[in-house]
Amino acid sequence: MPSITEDVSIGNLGSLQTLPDSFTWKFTSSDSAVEESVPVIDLFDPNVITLLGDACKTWGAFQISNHGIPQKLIDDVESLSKTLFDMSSERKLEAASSDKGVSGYGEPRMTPFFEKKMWCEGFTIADASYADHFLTLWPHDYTKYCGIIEEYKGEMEKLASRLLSWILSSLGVTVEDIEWAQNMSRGVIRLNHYPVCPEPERAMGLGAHTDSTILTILHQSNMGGLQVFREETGWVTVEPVPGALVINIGDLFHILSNGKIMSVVHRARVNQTRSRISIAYLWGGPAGDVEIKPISKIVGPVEPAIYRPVTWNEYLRIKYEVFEKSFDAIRVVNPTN
Ligand SMILES: O=C(O)CCC(=O)C(=O)O
Ligand SMILES: [Fe+2]
Repeated sequence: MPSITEDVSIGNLGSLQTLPDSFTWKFTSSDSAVEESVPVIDLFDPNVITLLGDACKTWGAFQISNHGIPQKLIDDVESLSKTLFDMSSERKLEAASSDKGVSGYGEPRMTPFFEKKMWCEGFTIADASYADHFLTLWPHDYTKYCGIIEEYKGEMEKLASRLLSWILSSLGVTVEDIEWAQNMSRGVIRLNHYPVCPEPERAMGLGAHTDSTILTILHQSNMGGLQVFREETGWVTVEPVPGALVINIGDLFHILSNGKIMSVVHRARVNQTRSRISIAYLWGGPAGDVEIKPISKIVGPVEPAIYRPVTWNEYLRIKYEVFEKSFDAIRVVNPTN
């Protein structure tokens, strides 16, 4: 069979019978997942603050139960995503984002950082222009679908703020200690779809990365695929727990905490028999011209700041230049106070 190297449309990945060369990754033994699991934290637990703080320090990722998000709402966003990704490639491309950073359909934003392509298509909901795309995709049902998205954003925002307060409290500070917290920008939703793949052991759904904002609330359908990296252990699969949501700590939270909590390196693997949907809500950051730095109350003579102040736009620019080396780019060489 001739190998398919060109002309692969991400909207059609699920129909391919062979893995195109441009999608073939090289893996080594250190890529195998080990038998461990991230903590599952019940938000009703009386020790919730300590449990969250410990999970952030050791993993940078955990699952939460009793989070208060109605299951019906999660199911609605999941079925909206299924309807979208089930459409023909041509139809989906009518809703393509004009620029990688804004709303619309397309391949993962970090595609340029990897040699090989990722087995993933997605739809980003970043600004109000997503509604125009919804109108193109669903001329009759678009009001209903926009309503579901707006409700989901509202619920996610409340949950993310609660988690932020609790985790800050585990560090001995409060939201008021972040100067710009009152002007937090809205979160971004990323709907991800990983179609069935003819050779999952040689393909990658989403390459290893950290999320840039404060934290991400992730719903993965009942299909596993998410893996997180832990220095001492290696890759660990985050097995779906019914009703639980996954939390990934992002770069900005790591910087604010002066390196006390981890931003977790994670990736998504794919599957030969079932496609997978995930819904990521990436939350928390200031306006682009605001300076970000470790929280003043955390640093002092005993614990000097390990990162220099940079504007949020500058950090994002650095991240999109050097990717996984962004912390090194803002690290203070000889921290003193
Ligand atoms: O699909 C997943 O499990 C991971 C998604 C993710 O990491 C992202 O959208 O940033
Ligand atoms: Fe991510």
